[in-house]
Amino acid sequence: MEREKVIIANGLTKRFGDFTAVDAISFEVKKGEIFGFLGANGAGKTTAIRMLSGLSIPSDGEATVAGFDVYRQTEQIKRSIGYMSQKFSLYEDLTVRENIRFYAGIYGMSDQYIKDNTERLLSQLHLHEEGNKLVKSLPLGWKQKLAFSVAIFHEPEIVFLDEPTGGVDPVTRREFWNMIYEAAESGITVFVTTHYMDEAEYCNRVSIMVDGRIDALDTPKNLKQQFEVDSMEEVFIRLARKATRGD
Ligand SMILES: Nc1ncnc2c1ncn2[C@@H]1O[C@H](COP(=O)(O)OP(=O)(O)OP(=O)(O)O)[C@@H](O)[C@H]1O
Repeated sequence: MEREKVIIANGLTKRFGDFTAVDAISFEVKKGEIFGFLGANGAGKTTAIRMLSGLSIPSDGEATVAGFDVYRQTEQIKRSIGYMSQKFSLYEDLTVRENIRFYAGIYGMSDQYIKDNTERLLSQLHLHEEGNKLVKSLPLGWKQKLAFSVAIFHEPEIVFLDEPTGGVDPVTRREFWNMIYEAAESGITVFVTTHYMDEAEYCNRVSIMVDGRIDALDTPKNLKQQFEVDSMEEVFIRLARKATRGD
């Protein structure tokens, strides 16, 4: 049986005045898939994620996320997803436990669910000792793992990760990706942007945006074959070279 499609985008577009930030992108993402959403700076990734998360109304095109329409059902979308980015994350001046409680509360989790699962989460992350410490006292890599755990605490259908591993060492990034794999195995669909091409290799499928459009979309293996190169880094460079936006 074909796996359920949890994201369907068709001609999805966002214009800011005369400028088309996202230019008629079309793709589908299946349940439990790890979908890499790549593109150079300014390609339009964050703008696309904001539309798919129900945070920004598209200018044109269609999309459903978890079966909900991005124009009319944004509240249902917000309840069905988790979201983590470097800019929107944990509260530094709350403790680890307070952050978990705060975000779980937003998603309407019961006190009992929060209590049971907070302890489970803290032991999984080996953060028992740190539960009552302020988040700002944790190293960045731990903050990122905690932020991801908080983003999937309410067991969303899809989690959007916008550059979740920026600024940490390769070992910590690898540990983070183990958590992504576990989430995907449990049926959560992972939609992830990254600038690290080793991470692109870990995705089931990867799309590459250039100047607002999706220029390539396939498995890392097929993309390397298609461009006759050995790494995703080289695939990316081939495509990003054409970009007129960004740095
Ligand atoms: N609110 C806005 N008003 C005008 N232009 C915007 C707005 N938001 C984004 N843009 C522009 O749209 C383009 C795409 O931006 P976006 O942040 O989506 O790119 P990105 O691929 O996520 O880049 P990065 O990797 O740097 O985060 C950029 O040129 C940006 O300046």
